[in-house]
Parts: sequence; C-alpha cells; structure tokens
Amino acid sequence: KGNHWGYGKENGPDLWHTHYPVAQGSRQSPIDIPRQVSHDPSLGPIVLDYDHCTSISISNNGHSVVVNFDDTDERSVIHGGPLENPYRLKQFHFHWGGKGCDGSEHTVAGNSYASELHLVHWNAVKYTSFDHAAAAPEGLAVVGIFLETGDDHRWLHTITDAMYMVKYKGSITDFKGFNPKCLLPSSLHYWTYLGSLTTPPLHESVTWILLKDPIAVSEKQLGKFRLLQFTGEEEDQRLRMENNFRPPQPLKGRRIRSSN
Ligand SMILES: Cc1ccnc(S(N)(=O)=O)n1
Ligand SMILES: [Zn+2]
Repeated sequence: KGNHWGYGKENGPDLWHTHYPVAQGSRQSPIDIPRQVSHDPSLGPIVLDYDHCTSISISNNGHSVVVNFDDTDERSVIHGGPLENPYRLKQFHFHWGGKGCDGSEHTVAGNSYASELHLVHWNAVKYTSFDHAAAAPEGLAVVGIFLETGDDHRWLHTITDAMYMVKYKGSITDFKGFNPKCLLPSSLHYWTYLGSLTTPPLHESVTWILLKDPIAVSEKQLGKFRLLQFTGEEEDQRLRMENNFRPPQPLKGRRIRSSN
C-alpha cells in the first residue's frame, strides 16, 4: 500500500526519502532565503489575473486544507516575472505551526513566519493536465505568501468559517465564489528560485515565487486551522492538524533572484 507519509515522528519529513528518494535531490523546497539576494533588473512584475477566478470547493486531504478551483480554462492565471507562459490556478492551501509556534516552510534569514499560503498553478500551454505538469521541470508555479500574527484578516474568516465543514481527512464541501486576490499583500515584490513540491511526491517541477511582504492574520483565526484533523472521522486516533510544514532544504548552489 502507498506510504502513509505525514508530519509525525514515524512518518515525517526526515523519513520521506525512504519512499520518495527525490527528497534528497538537487532542487528541493522549501529553502531559507538569505539576507542578501541578487537583484535581477530583467525580472518583470508578477501579474495575477484572478478577476474571473472563482473557487469550487474546500477540502481536507489529510495534510492541509485546500481550496480548489475550476482550471478548465484560462480564467485565473499568473504570468510575467520569471514565467515564460501563463500558469493556471489549480488550488491553494496552507502550512502552519502549533499554538504560539511558527509554521512557515520557507524562512527568511533564518526566521520563520506563523504560516505560509501556497497558490498552486500549472502550465497548461505546455502540458495537457495538472498531473503531467506536476512531474515536469517547468510544469508548476507556486506563489508563496507569509502569514504573520496580528489583526484579524478581513477576508480570511470566510475560509476559517468553512473549516468546521471539513474537519476530518477526506471531507469536501462546496466553497464557491472565493477570489484569492483578497489574500495578497500590498506589494508584489518577490524572490524566485527553482525548487520542488514541499510534500510527497516532492517533484522538482516548481518555479517558486515568494512574496516578500507578509499578510496579517489573528491568533484566533490561526486557532481555527488547528481544529482541523489529520485523521478521518472513522479513525480511532484523533490527530490535530498542526505543524504540517517541511523544514528548509539544502540550497545546493541554486541562485535566488529578487524582483525590485
Ligand atoms: C499541489 C501540491 C502538492 C504537493 N505539494 C504542494 S506545495 N506544498 O509545494 O505547494 N502542492
Ligand atoms: Zn504547500
């Protein structure tokens, strides 16, 4: 049966290489972003064309909470920046820590944030499906946004309020009309580098675009993430969903570029 990878002592990130040897590859994610990153003036702005974008559902896949989008047309795409083609939004999800603990995946000069939002896009110009793109070198583009604790986020409550409907692994419910534009920070300045998925199968297919500015969410809103469970409703074990982040991986000589 497939390896039940997770974030526990028996199945966590340090053990993923046993079933997914690429975990020890040359372009793994996340990474630490050093203080000094080379500024590349040829890097244009990243453009998020989400105006006709609407969500379809929200689900609990046993690793995170996922908001899914209709990717059957070019309705919501990102382009520009380091990207040669437009990439279609497929889903977004989060990674977070335990109560009062940080849980971002990427770190900045060794510092973690409370949480990290990943907007996952795929190159529908070059590939015929998300799954094909996910296994190909230029297949995916993931926009990472840091979350820091502060005031309530005005729009995040629509997501946290829906979480009680997807408490258990394998649950899914309608979640229409949510536009992730409302989760973006004021500045779209970013770092970019070539990396991988941060959960198995850890494919080295991701152009990472990390926004430099975090968004603020309240501790109360983050607390609602921790009401989710890694386990299914029918399982005896009830494991609270928290600390679902992979720590930074070796840079292995990769170049990180900074937009202006
Ligand atoms: C869709 C997907 C699968 C695995 N990992 C990721 S992530 N955490 O790199 O965005 N996304
Ligand atoms: Zn992620």
